[in-house]
Amino acid sequence: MPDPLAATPVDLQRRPVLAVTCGEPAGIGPEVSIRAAWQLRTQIKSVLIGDAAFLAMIAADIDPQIRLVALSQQAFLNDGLPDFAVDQIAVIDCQLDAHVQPGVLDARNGRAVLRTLDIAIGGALQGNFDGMVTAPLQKSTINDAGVAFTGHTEYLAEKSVTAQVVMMLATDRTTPPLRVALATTHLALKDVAAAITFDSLSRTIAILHADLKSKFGLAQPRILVTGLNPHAGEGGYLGREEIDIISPVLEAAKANGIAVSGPYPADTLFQQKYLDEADCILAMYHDQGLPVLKYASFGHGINITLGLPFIRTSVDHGTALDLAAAGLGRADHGSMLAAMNTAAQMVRAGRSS
Ligand SMILES: NC(=O)c1ccc[n+]([C@@H]2O[C@H](COP(=O)([O-])OP(=O)(O)OC[C@H]3O[C@@H](n4cnc5c(N)ncnc54)[C@H](O)[C@@H]3O)[C@@H](O)[C@H]2O)c1
Ligand SMILES: N[C@H](C(=O)O)[C@H](O)COP(=O)(O)O
Repeated sequence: MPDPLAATPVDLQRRPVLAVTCGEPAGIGPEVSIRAAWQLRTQIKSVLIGDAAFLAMIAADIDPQIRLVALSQQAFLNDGLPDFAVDQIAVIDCQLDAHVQPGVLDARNGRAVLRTLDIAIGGALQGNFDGMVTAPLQKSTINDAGVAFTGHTEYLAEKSVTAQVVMMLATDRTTPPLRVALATTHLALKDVAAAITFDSLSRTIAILHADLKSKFGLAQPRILVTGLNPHAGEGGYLGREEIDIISPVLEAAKANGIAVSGPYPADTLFQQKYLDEADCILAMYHDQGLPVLKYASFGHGINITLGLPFIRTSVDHGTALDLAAAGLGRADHGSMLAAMNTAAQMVRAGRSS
């Protein structure tokens, strides 16, 4: 077995620096963040963002060899990141407001979770981080804390003043790798149809095309697009969005040189002969596309926000309060490893382009 610490000093110096927000403190986020950061320490310089004392307690329970080194927010803001040895994981201290009972949500900690995101976003925009990776948070707790919040995706777009972003989940556990992007993000089903307009769908396809090229090295990404309605509208008898909006958008995209096709009925698109010809499936809404990907790879998939001015990846799972309540050692940190590795690959791809 190769020694994981045997990388050359040059490699260690060039490790991508990733901010890792630890998510909902009562969930599995802190545990999977620490485990993944420690496991990947020779390849990625992780900077955890969370309550340093709380994380130190969890780290000690996971493995007493794990060395977390705390840095205050003020020191980070003033001086940026100091050097840390390869066997040290930096933590930017973002203190919680209430004691944590694993598995039990407490709205008093909602705003502290948001502060971890703000630190990561600020650092990514300032160039302190090469990218950010987010552990799962509990959307309801942020709302219970009095802040309207639908997801990281929308929050990161707003805070970075990005007009439109695209949510894409991906896995390399299938052949070929499966990528599923969404035309809408966290939206009540009753609002989905109205949100799919010529302009919004055109921008989604443009972002997808550009980021699949620049961040995933695909020279001419092939994008297969679902319809919105059953059987892609059945020629207009089951809805007109395919005729009135989706098809005209696809024709315009093709005219701009984008390799896009559809609209395909969503229920039969996810079969091998189509997937073999696709670099990405664009589904119209969250639960049209994501169940397929999560069925194929739950616990090992990743969530990527395209269109942001920085790299952001995340896990494919939620806070798993049931596992957190049962104690450490129940959660699989495979998705966190995949999210961190993918962010690191994206950083390296950007450096060499
Ligand atoms: N990236 C994110 O921030 C993110 C992603 C998805 C869901 N969420 C949020 O998480 C909260 C809970 O969502 P949910 O209950 O629908 O989904 P969940 O993923 O938390 O749990 C669903 C099931 O999967 C299991 N599970 C989840 N992660 C696991 C892991 N790493 N290892 C082993 N088993 C695991 C859980 O025990 C549970 O049985 C919601 O607030 C949701 O919005 C956040
Ligand atoms: N839609 C995501 C999923 O199902 O995995 C999840 O809710 C996280 O979304 P954000 O990254 O926007 O929080």
